[in-house]
Amino acid sequence: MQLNVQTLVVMDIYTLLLVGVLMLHAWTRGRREATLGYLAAALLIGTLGTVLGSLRGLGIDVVPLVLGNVLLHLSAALTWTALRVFTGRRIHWPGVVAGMVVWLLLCLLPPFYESLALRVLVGSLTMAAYAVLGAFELWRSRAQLEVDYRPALVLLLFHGGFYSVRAVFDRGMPFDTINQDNAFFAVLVLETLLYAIGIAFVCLAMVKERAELSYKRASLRDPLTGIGNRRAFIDSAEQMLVGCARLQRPAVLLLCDLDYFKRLNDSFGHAVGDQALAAFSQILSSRTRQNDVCARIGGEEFACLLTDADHGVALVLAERVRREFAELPFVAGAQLSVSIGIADAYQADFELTRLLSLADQALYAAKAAGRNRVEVYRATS
Ligand SMILES: Nc1nc2c(ncn2[C@@H]2O[C@H](COP(=O)(O)OP(=O)(O)OP(=O)(O)O)[C@@H](O)[C@H]2O)c(=O)[nH]1
Repeated sequence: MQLNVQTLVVMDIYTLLLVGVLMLHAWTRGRREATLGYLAAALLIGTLGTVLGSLRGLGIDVVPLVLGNVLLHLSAALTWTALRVFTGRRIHWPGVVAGMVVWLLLCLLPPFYESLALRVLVGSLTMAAYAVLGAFELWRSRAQLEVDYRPALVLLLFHGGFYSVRAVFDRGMPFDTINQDNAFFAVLVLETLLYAIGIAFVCLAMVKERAELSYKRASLRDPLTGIGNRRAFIDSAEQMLVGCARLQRPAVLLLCDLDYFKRLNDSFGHAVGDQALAAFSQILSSRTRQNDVCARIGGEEFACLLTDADHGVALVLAERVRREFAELPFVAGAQLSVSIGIADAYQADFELTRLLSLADQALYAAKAAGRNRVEVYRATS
């Protein structure tokens, strides 16, 4: 198979331009995710660098050799920057300009400017370094990324490896041979083309995956208190009860309802009511373990499912929460209190709807007995 260099270069320019414009579109249409913005810039600058680089042999060698390569170095640095900002790090400006500055300074030295082999060596090593730096950014943040970063990592390492091999084995293609077929140069153009498409695609996929994750999280969180909402509670509690039933582990439900909340709102305003909700959620979260499922399941109603706990443990915890909330220093004149109902999962055969109903009966009993108290469900309550 014969790969024609000129055809490949034209394909390279068109594809880079197309992918760059699509990336720009994705950046402007979405939430202006910086990763996509830097990638779009990298692709479009890479397109321009390739156009200038293709002007070899026209007697204006300074343009492809100096300017074309400077733009290609900037393009590689911006790809690294895109990955850096994706992992939450700030832009490293000295690193971004380092490749370009080194290239420009070296071009001022005649032995470098006139040596094709030296230029290929330095250019390839710089490209490889930026690709490996991009891979390094992903690798060192892998624990926090929460998205599949491995395709990008493989792509970057392959690209870095390819350019490292080129630095060692390729001695370059003289300017006056651009019209001749050159196997290594053809493979180089092809690899660069596939890398640009690949990195754009995998970065877009990573950004999309992360956005979906954050929408999903937001849909399960109560914005006022920061804890889970009713939907999150039902999802997690159902799963937890299935697990507890299978392993015969005890579980117990606390249903909490703030007392006379309408009166608090009417007397002190909605903002104070909101503060009371946030304060209660804070007490509940700080008194329970990480594995317990606590959520705001209604206006002033909270639920907390404790595992590996019986109603004795739950009673102690509920009393503590009730007391802390009642003793909370709050707006002068505002009396805060909460009523809590407790039910054991054994009594509900580990079935969530039934468990909620039993805890609700205990809560009703606490309200009926004067509020600001804890009641445990008993068959007769
Ligand atoms: N500030 C604030 N109030 C809310 C929110 N959600 C619901 N509420 C209010 O909570 C109040 C609940 O009132 P009720 O159901 O009558 O209960 P209550 O006044 O606490 O009476 P008891 O439960 O019987 O002690 C209503 O006035 C709702 O408007 C919220 O997000 N913020």
